[in-house]
Amino acid sequence: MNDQFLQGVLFDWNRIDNDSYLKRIKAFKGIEKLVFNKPITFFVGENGSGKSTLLEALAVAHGFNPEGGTKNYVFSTHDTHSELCDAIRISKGYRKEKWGYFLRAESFYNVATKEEEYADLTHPSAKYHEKSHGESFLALAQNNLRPNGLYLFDEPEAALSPQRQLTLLMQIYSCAKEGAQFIIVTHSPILLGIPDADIYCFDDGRIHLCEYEETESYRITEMFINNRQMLLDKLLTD
Ligand SMILES: Nc1ncnc2c1ncn2[C@@H]1O[C@H](COP(=O)(O)OP(=O)(O)OP(=O)(O)O)[C@@H](O)[C@H]1O
Repeated sequence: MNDQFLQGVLFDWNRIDNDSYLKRIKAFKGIEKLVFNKPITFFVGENGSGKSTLLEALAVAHGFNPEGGTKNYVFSTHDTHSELCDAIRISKGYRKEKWGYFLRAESFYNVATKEEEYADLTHPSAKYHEKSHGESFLALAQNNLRPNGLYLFDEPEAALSPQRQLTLLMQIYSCAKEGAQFIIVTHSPILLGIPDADIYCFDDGRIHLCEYEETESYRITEMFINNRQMLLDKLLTD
């Protein structure tokens, strides 16, 4: 039985103009629905394949600020979110999340600034700007991870060392065991290794489920580490 907060998404492409760039994203061609069955779902695929566009649309359609944060974050420094949020319908489950966070690597600075502005005596600021990029990013993720929460993360690995990616992996895993749901865009072969997640790949002109070992992140990392010299010889010599 599917007991996720966000169980799936239906697309109505009639609501999108024919000349919109959204209609040129190959992975979206003809897609009518996508199901989220597991507590952890990953979106993987080549740069520009549409992962962040879909994650952002899910976030906005669910009531999050397009630039990230909790549902209480209402600000806009750069209003560029796509109209995909108007063309999707989210299927919600019988459970309602107790908390949620939309985390994006690309607008982290603005969210950290807002967090300071929103702070008060009962909610003191975590002062993310006074930490390193990776420290603050992990702290922000950790401070917002709670059981029964809904989390949409866009490339959370961007600032993290491999060691801290492992820390995040453990925390995502244990939070998911306590009723949370995660949808995560990632290129990290470490995060993708979380057991029992669904991995949606946006390559080959469609969004389809794939195995961990089939992802480019895994295959290219494995190939590079195991055949480094041979690959470098090939890549670096004409
Ligand atoms: N405002 C926009 N106008 C036109 N095209 C856009 C706009 N925003 C995004 N795109 C295009 O939509 C496509 C999908 O972008 P998206 O950011 O979703 O890719 P992605 O899979 O998340 O890539 P990455 O792994 O690099 O983050 C890209 O080709 C991008 O150039």
